[in-house]
Amino acid sequence: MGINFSIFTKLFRKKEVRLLMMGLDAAGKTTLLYKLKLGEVVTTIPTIGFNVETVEHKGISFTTWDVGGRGKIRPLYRHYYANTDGIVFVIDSSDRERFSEAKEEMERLIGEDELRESAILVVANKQDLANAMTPDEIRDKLQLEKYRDRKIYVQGAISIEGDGLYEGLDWLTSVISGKMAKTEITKSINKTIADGHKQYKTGYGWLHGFYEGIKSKFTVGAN
Ligand SMILES: Nc1nc2c(ncn2[C@@H]2O[C@H](COP(=O)(O)OP(=O)(O)OP(=O)(O)O)[C@@H](O)[C@H]2O)c(=O)[nH]1
Ligand SMILES: [Mg+2]
Repeated sequence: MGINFSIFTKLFRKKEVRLLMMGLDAAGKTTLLYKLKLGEVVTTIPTIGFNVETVEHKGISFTTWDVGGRGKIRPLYRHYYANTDGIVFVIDSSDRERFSEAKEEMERLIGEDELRESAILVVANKQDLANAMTPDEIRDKLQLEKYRDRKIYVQGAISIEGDGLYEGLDWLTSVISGKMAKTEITKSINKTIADGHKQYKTGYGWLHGFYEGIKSKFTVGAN
C-alpha cells in the first residue's frame, strides 16, 4: 500500500523530452541547436522546414525541433505542437525594431491550447551585440507577470559562443522533471485510492453475500 516504488522507476526511465524551438527568422535558432549538438558554429541559411536533433544533457535526451521562423512558415507551427514538453523561444535581443513582432508571436504561443502545459524558455540571444536588450529588459517588455500560472523563464545567451545555453536547458530540466514527478505521484496516489476502493468493495461484497445467506436461512416463510 502507499506510494509504491514503481513511480521512482518510471521517473528515471522517462528521460526523453521533446522541445519545440520557435521565434522570428534570424533569431539564432539553428545556430543555437548546432552549437548544442556539435559544439561548433555552423554556417546557416534561413530554415525553410525544420531541423531536428537530439541533444543529451545531464542524462536527459532533448529531441529539439527547430522550425524556420519566416512569416510565411509560422502558420505551420501548429503541426509541431503535439507532445511538446517545452518551448524554446529565441529572440534576437539586438533587433529592437522587430521586438513587438516577436512579442506578438510569443503571446500567440502562450494562448495556444495545445501548448498550455508546456514550459517556455525565452532565450534572449545575441547578448554580445552592443545594442542588445538585457534579459531583464526583455522580461519587462514581455510583461511576463501577466502569466503567473505559466512556467516562463528568460535566459540571456550568446549562441555563437555557447553562453547561457546549458543554463537554459538546466531550467527546462528542473521544470519538466518536476512536472513528470508530479504526474507520476498523482497517478500513483489515484491508483492506490482506486485499489483501496476495489478491495473495500470486494470485502463488502463478500460480507453482504454472507449476511444475505444467513438471512435467507432464518427468514420465516422463506421457500
Ligand atoms: N552576434 C551574434 N550573432 C548570432 C548569434 N546567434 C546567431 N547569430 C547569427 O544570426 C544569424 C541567423 O542565425 P540562424 O541560426 O540562421 O537564425 P534562425 O533563427 O535559425 O533563422 P530562420 O531559420 O530563418 O528561422 C546568423 O548569421 C548567425 O550567425 C549570437 O549569439 N550573436
Ligand atoms: Mg534556422
